[in-house]
Amino acid sequence: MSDTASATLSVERLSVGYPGRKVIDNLSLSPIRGGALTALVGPNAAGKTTLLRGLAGLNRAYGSIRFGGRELVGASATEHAAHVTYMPQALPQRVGLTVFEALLGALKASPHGRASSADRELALETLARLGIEQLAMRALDELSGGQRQMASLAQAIARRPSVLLLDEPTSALDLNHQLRVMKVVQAIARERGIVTILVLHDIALACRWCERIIVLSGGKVFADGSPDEAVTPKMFSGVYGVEARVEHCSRGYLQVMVDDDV
Ligand SMILES: Nc1ncnc2c1ncn2[C@@H]1O[C@H](COP(=O)(O)OP(=O)(O)OP(=O)(O)O)[C@@H](O)[C@H]1O
Repeated sequence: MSDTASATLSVERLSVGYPGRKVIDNLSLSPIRGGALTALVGPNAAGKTTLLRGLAGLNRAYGSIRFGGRELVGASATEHAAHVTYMPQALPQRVGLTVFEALLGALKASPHGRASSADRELALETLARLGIEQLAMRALDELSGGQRQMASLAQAIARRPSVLLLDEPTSALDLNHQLRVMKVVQAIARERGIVTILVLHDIALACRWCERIIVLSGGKVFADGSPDEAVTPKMFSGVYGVEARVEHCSRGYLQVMVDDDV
């Protein structure tokens, strides 16, 4: 994306919740830039999924979500879908489609769906990029949990969103596939200038791949900044209730050692 001004996502005074229950209350974030990865971390029930669902227009939101000069709060589902893709935490249903058919279905439903031959090419290219082209003709019902998670990620990427929201995209993956996914998502975010927010429970993975880490606790932002700024012993004790050491490894990445509860 050449227009860098349109590649930021701004959130101001955002409230999101469920009927009779506000989870995110009056939350503001400095603009999230496209082209790099942003991690959303925090303990269970902190409101991470609720925040992403609000950003994706799947839960009613109040306040302001601006992307590329457009206000998304109150925008139609079509307008939201034109910009934002949300990959849920739950693995896709075991439907009787092949990986390739499910991917084509997602592309057809996407606002960027093109002529079917271009869609087929894009579907194959996305599978190859994630290294799962050998799964193309396999039925989704027959895949392992990790394979289904990769197939779901392929669907999200192939939709070519401007804002990509990934809810625990590596939770079912082994170490090699975690690495592959983070590499591919980072490369695609850079190439296409995508605003990319990933919910991650693995703080070391977040520190390694994300330039910004937003720590959510009780629906509020506890810390927000570079890994060095956001990931501190104070954050671990205040948010997770654990005593942890944070050190740089020989390659300069942050490593976390959890010693005890507090
Ligand atoms: N459909 C729902 N109706 C009512 N409350 C809900 C619903 N879904 C989630 N909640 C509540 O909203 C709060 C935040 O949940 P959310 O799923 O956003 O947390 P999370 O940070 O993503 O947690 P986790 O790391 O466990 O996935 C929790 O207290 C949860 O019980």
